[in-house]
Amino acid sequence: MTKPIDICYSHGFNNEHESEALSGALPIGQFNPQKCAYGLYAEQFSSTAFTAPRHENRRTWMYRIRPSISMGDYSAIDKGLLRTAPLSGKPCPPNVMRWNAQPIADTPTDFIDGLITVAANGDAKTQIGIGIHLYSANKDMGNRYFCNADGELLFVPQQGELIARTELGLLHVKPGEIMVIPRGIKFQIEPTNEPIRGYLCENYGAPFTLPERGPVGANGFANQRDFYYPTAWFEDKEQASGLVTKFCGELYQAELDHSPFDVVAWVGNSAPYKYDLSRFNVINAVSFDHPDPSIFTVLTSPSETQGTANMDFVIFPPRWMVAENTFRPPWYHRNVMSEFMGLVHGVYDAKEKGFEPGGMSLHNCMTPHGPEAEVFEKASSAELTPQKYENTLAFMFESRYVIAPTEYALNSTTRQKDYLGCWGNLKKHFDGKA
Ligand SMILES: O=C(O)Cc1cc(O)ccc1O
Ligand SMILES: [Fe+2]
Repeated sequence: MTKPIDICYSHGFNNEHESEALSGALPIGQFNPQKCAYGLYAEQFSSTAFTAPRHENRRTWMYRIRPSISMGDYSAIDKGLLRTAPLSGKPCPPNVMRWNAQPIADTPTDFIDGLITVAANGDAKTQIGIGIHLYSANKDMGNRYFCNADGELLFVPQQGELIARTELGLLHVKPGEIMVIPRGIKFQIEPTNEPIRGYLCENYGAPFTLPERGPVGANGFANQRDFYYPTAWFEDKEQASGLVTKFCGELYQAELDHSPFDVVAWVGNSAPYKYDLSRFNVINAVSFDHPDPSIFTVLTSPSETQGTANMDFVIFPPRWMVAENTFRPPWYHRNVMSEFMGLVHGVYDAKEKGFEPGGMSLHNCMTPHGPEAEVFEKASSAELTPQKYENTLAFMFESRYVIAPTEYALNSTTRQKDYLGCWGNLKKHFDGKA
């Protein structure tokens, strides 16, 4: 494990970032000159179709010591507890479900071996839907590199700081921040000084983008300038290594005789990035009523139906609650969208007991849910002075497709058998009088 190091970032969501670790490595005014400087190879990395509209188009040009195809052939390896949609196995029940935190392994476990899939929807082969995993690791990946052809990866760290070493540079990420690694980027995850644990959303669909702001205007929510991208960093290392690739739900390994982190310069808008969730400019009701949680959307992966996301990443950060004559916690509801929730730290306002940091809950399409009984009683008679919700950070992966738990999650000892009980004491208050 290494100590955090000084890392240089460039800023701005979806900007055409450019960076060179050796001066003059980046071609000027063109992308693939007949001969690149330093004897580098040019390689285009396309994250959207060549013909995607300009505002959606994502691609990056890399200038590297060897092109990515300088590799051995793939052979299948064991995928452990990794699963991919469509899931086989038991039908998906409509029950409300909740789980305690998954303990971090006590035997030496790297990022790849520590991955556990808890839910998925859609179909990775048709690039629809998401996979939801828990990650944990207590050691670095040595000479193993990872690359996911099935989807983009959104990391939500819950415990421990990590260094992501990627083809396009280094990122240092800690709980309270998120990181996104585009589909197909080669990377390693390294705990800095303690075991790490967190949630991982594998987005099989369109790359994450920022939601529209509508009448809110030109500022607010997540601002582009707060997204941090790595700068070019490379190693010229001849060594026997393995590139582990997730493809169509299986894991394959190819032998390499060099480090794949050999990109000396790059330019483009498809690259890993990180974002500090405390930079999210929260917009909330200042008159009355509890707004829809879409006001807390950090990133969205749109589907082909406008306004109906493949996946929205929504947070419940510290904020002032000032709404008058209002039941302030989330209302009771049934939603066509399916809701998977996790907690980075603190207490979530709808569930004061039983939803623990590192835990998770699933309220699927049309499954009724809302505040537990005690929260309802308290909030119905609370004095409505301005109140600050502090030291809290919950989040939701919300998807238009039903989120099916894996067999592992359904049968896990961390699953709470009595979750429904938190609503068991909801009393009848109706007395026929206005
Ligand atoms: O179910 C939940 O706790 C998430 C949620 C929060 C909220 O403020 C409104 C709707 C909603 O689904
Ligand atoms: Fe909900």
